[in-house]
Amino acid sequence: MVKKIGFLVGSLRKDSYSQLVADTLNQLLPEGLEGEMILIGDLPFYNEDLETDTPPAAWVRFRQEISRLDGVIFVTPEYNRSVPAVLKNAIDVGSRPYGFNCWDKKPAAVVSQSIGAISGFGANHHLRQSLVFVNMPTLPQPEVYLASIQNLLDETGKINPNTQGFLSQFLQSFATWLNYFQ
Ligand SMILES: Cc1cc2nc3c(=O)[nH]c(=O)nc-3n(C[C@H](O)[C@H](O)[C@H](O)COP(=O)(O)O)c2cc1C
Repeated sequence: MVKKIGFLVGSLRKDSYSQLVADTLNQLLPEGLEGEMILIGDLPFYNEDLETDTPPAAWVRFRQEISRLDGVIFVTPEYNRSVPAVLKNAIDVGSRPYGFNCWDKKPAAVVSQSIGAISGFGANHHLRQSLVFVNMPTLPQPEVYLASIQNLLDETGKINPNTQGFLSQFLQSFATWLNYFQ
């Protein structure tokens, strides 16, 4: 059976490198995995007061989309050494109401990128901290830190073949990781 993989991207920017990486990963998915971009930019900020019989429609849509997934790949930049607020908000929305955590037991992986040398390490690991709490078993190795992402593109603006090769190996490991849990 084909497994559904959701991509969550921690940047809303039109020309986002994170989105480029997520699109590339989606194209490189091995046989048996099918990708879907899960949009998070329209989710109202998490507020328990909105957790009524009629929560915001975007929350309902998002929670249904997450619930249908077999695995999740997060692709994120780093904002001030941590996770961009839009992505943290999506994790919070998916984790509630209490007792209805839709992330529960879904295998995950984290990819971070930066135009700088530290490659989003801080965001990558702050994100992993939240994923522990929402009970997502997260691929330990290979870690994916894409430093100086602007230098990892070819002349047409695509991720270069070397990096694509590395991303393919990462996806093979993720596919194996999924099999441990399902
Ligand atoms: C508010 C803000 C904070 C940032 N903080 C960091 C940071 O702490 N570390 C880092 O390496 N880059 C930082 N950056 C740079 C971005 O992470 C970098 O440009 C990234 O590639 C943007 O990702 P995107 O193209 O997916 O939007 C920051 C950018 C913004 C807008």
